[in-house]
Amino acid sequence: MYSLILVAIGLALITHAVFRWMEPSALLVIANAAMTFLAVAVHAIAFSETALFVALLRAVVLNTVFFASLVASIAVYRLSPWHPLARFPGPAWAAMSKWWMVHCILIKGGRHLEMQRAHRQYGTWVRLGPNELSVNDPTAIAPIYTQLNRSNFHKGAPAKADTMITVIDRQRHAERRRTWTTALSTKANEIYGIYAKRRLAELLHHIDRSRSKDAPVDIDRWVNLFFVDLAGDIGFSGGFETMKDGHDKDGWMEMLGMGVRFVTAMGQVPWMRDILQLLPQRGPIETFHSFVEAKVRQIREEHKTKSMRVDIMGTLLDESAGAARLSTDEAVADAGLIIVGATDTSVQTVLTALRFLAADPYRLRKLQREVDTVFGTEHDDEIAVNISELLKLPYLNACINESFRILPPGPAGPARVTGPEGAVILGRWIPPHTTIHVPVYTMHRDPANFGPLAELYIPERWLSEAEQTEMITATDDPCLTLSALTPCNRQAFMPFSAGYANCVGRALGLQNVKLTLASIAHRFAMSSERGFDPAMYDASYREYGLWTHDPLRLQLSSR
Ligand code: HEM
Repeated sequence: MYSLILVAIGLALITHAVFRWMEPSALLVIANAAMTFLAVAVHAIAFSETALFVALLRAVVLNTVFFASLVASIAVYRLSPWHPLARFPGPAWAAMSKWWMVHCILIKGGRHLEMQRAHRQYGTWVRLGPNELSVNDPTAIAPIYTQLNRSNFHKGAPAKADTMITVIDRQRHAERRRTWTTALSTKANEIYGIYAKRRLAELLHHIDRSRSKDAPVDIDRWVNLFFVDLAGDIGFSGGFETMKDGHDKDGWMEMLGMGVRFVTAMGQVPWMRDILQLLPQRGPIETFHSFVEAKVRQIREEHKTKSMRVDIMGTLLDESAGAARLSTDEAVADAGLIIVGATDTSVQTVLTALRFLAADPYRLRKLQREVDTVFGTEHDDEIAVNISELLKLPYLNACINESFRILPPGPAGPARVTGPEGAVILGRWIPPHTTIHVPVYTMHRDPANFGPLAELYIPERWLSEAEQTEMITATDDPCLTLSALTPCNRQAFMPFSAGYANCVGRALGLQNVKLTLASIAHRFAMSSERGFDPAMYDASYREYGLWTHDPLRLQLSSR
């Protein structure tokens, strides 16, 4: 038995040597364990003449020894000075295993704060995983996001095919990106603007009906439902009517929320996906899958009869106009991306602005005065606004920028990976196959980039000195000085990622969030709900790739 234990330890060390440069494939490790188990059991039965029970017990012991030795060997190596990333500082747990990050995400919901703490403690470069680095320096954005390929982070999602955001091959990415660019062109966005105005009139109508003199409005729920319906219009020319139903009766929003949470956690340990993929997928995932599959079939039929649809999926499938050929599975995967891309990122940005503006009469009035100049003085549900005029409003732009800055969607920063030759970033050698990213939340709140008041929501930091002086005089806060609002380092502002795989929906995203915030601010007078505790509300924020928080409720009245 002792010699067999030594063999198990030896096998564990060999297995570690084989998997050293990669996250192991879970299925391979399981297959390996199963075969060892079987071999030991067969050997014990055939040659040692022991009872079956004893033979199986031995196999269990030897497998346990094998796995314990494997884990110990991996942990010791990752913490050792021989590891290629040993010279980068960081929390020991992070260097030892990616499960530390999974724990920060799933259990604490506070990865953004852990990362911020780690950078404050260890400096610009932090080792955040066995093979992962975070660089809190805006000058690292260009080299990381132009030179390096996307990492397999997004592959945490159980899917039958790649979505646009998981394609790693640069040529295939470029092909698919070309069609997405057409689907989100300026011309297409003008049409999506018409869809948005129609849905906004509906949103304002529902909010108006749901408000009463005393009870606050659950603005969180309405903004969420609005963006789901709009994503259906823009993505597939309709299909969702959650505002009309008053709730998301199919549970898609919940599914997508859970999905993003799951992907963010599994993206840390992508090999786990192999195992989870084997589990049956039921409920809303299947409903969504069937819904999208039916839409894809319908659009393909329509293309045969040459009737053109103006929506993203219609363009992605329009091969006669040069679209890259998509399999049905790829189209279904992209459909999920349309919903994720066009909903939560925008919802959170609008809610962040509403949370701060409703608690700040001076800034709310300033925004309302500005939007009135393009909406006119009729404060009804109709949205008769010239969108290109609206997009130029400087204070609206400053409020939205500040929302993106203070609570950026994708706060950890999109992950990229060095190739087999490694890379040089900011003069430092980064070994091959190292995941690397810029910590967006940390960078956006770094006083080096946004001054000593970087943790506060101050839209004026994006405006001229004259505007800042006016605000400082009006608010009469001794902490607010011109120098406290500098610097405002635009190079360190990265809500839409950067480089070849940055957000292709940036213009549409900006159009949607500006239009939504402006329409609500134009239509309603608002304040925080009675008893609102800003510190408690802000502390309720959890980060799972996207944000979750306590519901935001506002006191609203007609203007
Ligand atoms: C406020 C709104 C939005 C924000 C903050 C946002 C943010 C982002 C970020 C950070 C990425 C980059 C991920 C990476 O580098 O790996 C991204 C990619 C992407 N976004 Fe957005 N997004 C927004 C709106 C939209 C909209 C409206 C759409 C359209 C449906 C969209 C579609 C996409 C797509 C297709 C990609 C992948 C691009 C590629 O791989 O080339 N996004 N987005």
